[in-house]
Amino acid sequence: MEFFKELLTIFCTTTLLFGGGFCYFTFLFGSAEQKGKRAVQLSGGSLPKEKVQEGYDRYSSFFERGPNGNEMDSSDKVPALVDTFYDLVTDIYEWGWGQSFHFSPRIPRKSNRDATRIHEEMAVNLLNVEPGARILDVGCGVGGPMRTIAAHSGANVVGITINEYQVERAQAHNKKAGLDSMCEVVCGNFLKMPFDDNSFEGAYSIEATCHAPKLEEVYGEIYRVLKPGSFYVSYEWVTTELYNSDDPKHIEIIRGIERGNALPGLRSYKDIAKIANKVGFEVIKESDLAKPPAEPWWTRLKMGRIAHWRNHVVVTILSWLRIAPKGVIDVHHMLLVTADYLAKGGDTGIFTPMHMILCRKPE
Ligand SMILES: C=C(CC[C@@H](C)[C@H]1CC[C@H]2C3=CC[C@H]4[C@H](C)[C@@H](O)CC[C@]4(C)[C@H]3CC[C@]12C)C(C)C
Ligand SMILES: C[S@@+](CC[C@H](N)C(=O)[O-])C[C@H]1O[C@@H](n2cnc3c(N)ncnc32)[C@H](O)[C@@H]1O
Repeated sequence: MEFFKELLTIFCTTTLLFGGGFCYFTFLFGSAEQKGKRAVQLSGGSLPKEKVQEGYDRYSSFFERGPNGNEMDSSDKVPALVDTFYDLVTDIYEWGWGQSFHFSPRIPRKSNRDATRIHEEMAVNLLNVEPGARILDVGCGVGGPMRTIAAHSGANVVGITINEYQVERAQAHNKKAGLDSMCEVVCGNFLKMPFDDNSFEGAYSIEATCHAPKLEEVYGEIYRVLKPGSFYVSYEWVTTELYNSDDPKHIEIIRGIERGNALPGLRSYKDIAKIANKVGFEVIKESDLAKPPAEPWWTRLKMGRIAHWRNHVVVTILSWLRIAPKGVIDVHHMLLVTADYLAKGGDTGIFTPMHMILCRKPE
């Protein structure tokens, strides 16, 4: 009898310890810097729970077919695929990164959150807009940059994203931040924007136009909706002057980045200003914000490696318990792999996510 009592005590204590540890891991530890999402809330965006695996399989098969092993070449299919991608990753991004879906140079003695904010404020400072101006956020995600920019500049920001789920998330965050009167979010394709000609006093895009199969299409649309004399700034994902298209290692890194980030093909830094000019913009300034003295943007990814693997354990357990949708394990694994390729892109210097271009629509 005594033996059974002891066995029961050991069993109960172990269960409590493991159960408590798991809850701590999942509910407290495993949350985003800005606590937008918790692990137990991970969803497939607008996809029904049972369609997440199918969505992932469809997404990944796009990168396995076609002449370059990449069906993303057929550009008419890209916006729909990008939409599926953001259904799959939006919650994981919010949970493990925050509400701003971009990189920023690390700033010594400043938190990631401050470094992110400073990078966003720099964009609107370049636009030179007055409080109350109407400006456009091209590819706004869940609106992290939009809220910073509205609060910092006093401008009214209209954001556009192709993903319905992001619209829902962005609107909820805007309301919670008390910025919904200054921030509007529209669901639409930035290659065909539902806005009038000459209707904005400024525009910016942060790590979003890389999803456009033809950059001239999105730049052309931005040019159309801007008022003459106003500015557009973009942080572009590009290959740098160090990229050698004959080096198989470079090719592998760039393909890895494209596959894990829904990109139809990374452009060279050389193409950006040419395309801006082609659609009618004057190019005022162009520089890679990742260049020294800026500190590496990829340190945050590298330093997060242990947390990312911990997240993988959490996601796997939640999916086994059927709390997280089936398919989330594959999506999370894809992100683990892409994080490594991005860090390699940073280490080798062949890739930058912050090639900045400042343009003006002539008077
Ligand atoms: C501009 C784009 C997105 C840039 C970044 C915001 C994201 C690129 C890779 C993402 C991540 C990789 C690893 C994830 C990790 C495994 C997970 O546990 C927590 C989230 C990650 C850190 C995730 C966060 C966002 C990124 C850094 C592209 C799409 C054009
Ligand atoms: C990496 S996220 C960046 C989001 C935001 N700029 C930020 O920094 O948080 C890219 C964004 O571009 C949007 N996007 C991609 N292709 C698009 C398209 N064709 N039309 C509209 N939005 C698009 C995505 O939906 C997503 O919101």
